[in-house]
Amino acid sequence: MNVARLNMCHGDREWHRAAIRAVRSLNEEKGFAVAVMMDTEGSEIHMGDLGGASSVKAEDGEVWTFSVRSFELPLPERTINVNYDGFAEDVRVGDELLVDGGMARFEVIEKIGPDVKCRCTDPGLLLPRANLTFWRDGSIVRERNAMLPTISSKDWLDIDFGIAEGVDFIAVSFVKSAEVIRHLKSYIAARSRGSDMAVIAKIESIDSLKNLEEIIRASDGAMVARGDMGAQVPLEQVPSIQQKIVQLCRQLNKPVIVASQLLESMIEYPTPTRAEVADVSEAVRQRADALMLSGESAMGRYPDKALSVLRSVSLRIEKWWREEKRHEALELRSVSSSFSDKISEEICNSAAKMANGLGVDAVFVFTKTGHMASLLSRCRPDCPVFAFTTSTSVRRRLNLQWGLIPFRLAFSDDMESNLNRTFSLLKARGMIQSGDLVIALSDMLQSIQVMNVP
Ligand SMILES: Nc1ncnc2c1ncn2[C@@H]1O[C@H](COP(=O)(O)OP(=O)(O)OP(=O)(O)O)[C@@H](O)[C@H]1O
Ligand SMILES: CC(=O)C(=O)O
Ligand SMILES: [K+]
Ligand SMILES: [Mg+2]
Repeated sequence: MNVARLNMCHGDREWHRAAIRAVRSLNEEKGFAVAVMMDTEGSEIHMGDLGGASSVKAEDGEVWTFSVRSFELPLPERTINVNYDGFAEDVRVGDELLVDGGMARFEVIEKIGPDVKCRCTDPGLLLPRANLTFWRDGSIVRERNAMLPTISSKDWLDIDFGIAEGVDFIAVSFVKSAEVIRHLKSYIAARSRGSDMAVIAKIESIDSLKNLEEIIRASDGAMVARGDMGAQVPLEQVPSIQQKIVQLCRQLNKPVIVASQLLESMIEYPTPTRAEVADVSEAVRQRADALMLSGESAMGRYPDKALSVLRSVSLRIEKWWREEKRHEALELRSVSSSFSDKISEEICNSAAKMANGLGVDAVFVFTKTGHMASLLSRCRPDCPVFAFTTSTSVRRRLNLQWGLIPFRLAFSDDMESNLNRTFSLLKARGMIQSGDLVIALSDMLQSIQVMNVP
């Protein structure tokens, strides 16, 4: 794994702190650079935690009560707590209530003060803190809840906690506009002097699709959050939206994560369905930077198996892609805002082309800020890319990007000595060998060299 995501919808602060520290100490112990991503809860409407039950079954025709009241434990039978105060006011009799985008379905039959009585029309399993949406005349209702802030007061406290713990990424749920991303970025800059936490926009609502390009430009990356997105737009639109976001992110040089239900059946079973393998392959073929598990690793029975399936399917499809020499002809537009950036960009474009044309064994990139490594990753060259940077936090963030194998190294302006050190480092790890043909790039010298490993 490259990144550990903490979903702030679940668990308390102590639990998350322990998870962050466990990742950090494994990094120290084993020399990994696994990054930590905090994923905000956001102000979406969801159910309570079912009074400790791991799930409850709703049967066809049963009448359940959805309420904003807080109940004493144990919860009364067939009662669900809802986190959004305006719930009873916003819904109308006749509305359809979808749990987790359709895992179960109810119809609103009566409102009694804060209690909303609903009849189950599509039976299913209700999971703790499952997402709720309500629909009227075939479209999703977003009355006052559309006015809820993207970053809630609880999210701000979580973000402060994330800054204090030094997480690498903050993923913002239900982003509606670029403004909220800019706001968070300036907050982080003011709060965490010198640190460079990256902000990822989660694309999972109709509003985020309306302002897509502006949001991605303002962010340091994006996530195709298919779980909630599939509850907001008709499911058959999700694949084309995914492709569009993945391509746009690559054009804008922002890392992109494809998330949710990639291997959903592995929550219960030790092997994936064939359809899931095809879905993973499609995301790899689209050349997304990262694939993300959720329930499979958070509470599934086979978390490590799910991860190795993700890995072996990805490696296989990439190998096939290389063997067939299928370099897709995606015309990349320039992303540089200054002339010196433009030089780096041209160097990376040429280096990737040379790497494929010459069939080199690896590209080495020496980069202080990580920018040159990201420009090279954007070209998706057909060989491993070893990225060397002077800072551990840059190294961890580069771990999210396509094809990069990042290392931390205190390097100098003397390329000869940098190269010799990295050759011995990688030879010792069996990652390269004498005679390999490599290309080396540096953002300090703005150079490009081709050579054989001595
Ligand atoms: N820390 C945790 N402990 C126990 N169960 C968890 C934890 N995190 C997630 N889960 C469970 O994993 C499943 C997936 O979680 P959930 O649906 O909230 O995540 P998601 O769709 O990936 O993200 P989001 O909530 O940001 O939309 C759910 O059944 C949830 O209850
Ligand atoms: C990951 C996430 O938030 C989703 O798929 O909804
Ligand atoms: K979340
Ligand atoms: Mg979501």
